Amino acid sequence: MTHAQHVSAVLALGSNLGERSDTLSVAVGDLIAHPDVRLIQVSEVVQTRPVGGPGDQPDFLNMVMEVETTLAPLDLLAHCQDVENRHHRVREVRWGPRTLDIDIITHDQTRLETEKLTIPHPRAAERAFVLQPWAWMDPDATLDGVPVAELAARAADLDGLRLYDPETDEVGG
Ligand SMILES: Nc1ncnc2c1ncn2[C@@H]1O[C@H](COP(=O)(O)OP(=O)(O)OP(=O)(O)O)[C@@H](O)[C@H]1O
Ligand SMILES: Nc1nc2c(c(=O)[nH]1)N=C(CO)CN2
Repeated sequence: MTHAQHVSAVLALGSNLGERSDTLSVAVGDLIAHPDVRLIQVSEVVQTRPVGGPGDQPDFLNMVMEVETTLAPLDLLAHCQDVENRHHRVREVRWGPRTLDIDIITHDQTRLETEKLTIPHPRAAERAFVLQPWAWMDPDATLDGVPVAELAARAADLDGLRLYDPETDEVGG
């Protein structure tokens, strides 16, 4: 029997409904409670204006995390959706806003394009709400060979992004 390979994966989390900060904290715990998922690092939390969707939905809190995992991409997706569902159940969401959204941004060098899963995430390269916390967490990170910090600087939604302080529930400067 061969041993499953440990690989690094980057996950992006977002919440714009309910106790956003607590939701993100609990979700990080839920994600790494899986025996085949280990935490490497978490980013700062940022507050961001909604990109797309209904114009009047609340601001998001976003963050990214790096994990080490032996899970194959589809198994990691199933785990992320499991964690999402636990949090979605808490509230009735009529439209748009999300208690919790978890995206797989990268999974090692995996390139995948299926109906259920595309890796790297097809919209990550243009989303400051993913790229900026990622670049702060891992200044050497690249996405498709381009420095993540450079992609973040170019992203249209960078303007609406602020560092978030969970202690005060306030947005820093
Ligand atoms: N890299 C990925 N990470 C997470 N889900 C993905 C990924 N690629 C494809 N998907 C699929 O996307 C679906 C999630 O769709 P959903 O409507 O939640 O998109 P969204 O999160 O609102 O928008 P976006 O995909 O732009 O972030 C999942 O059911 C999953 O099958
Ligand atoms: N600021 C922000 N905007 C979004 C986000 C998000 O997490 N943050 N997620 C979306 C769908 O995944 C769509 N728009």
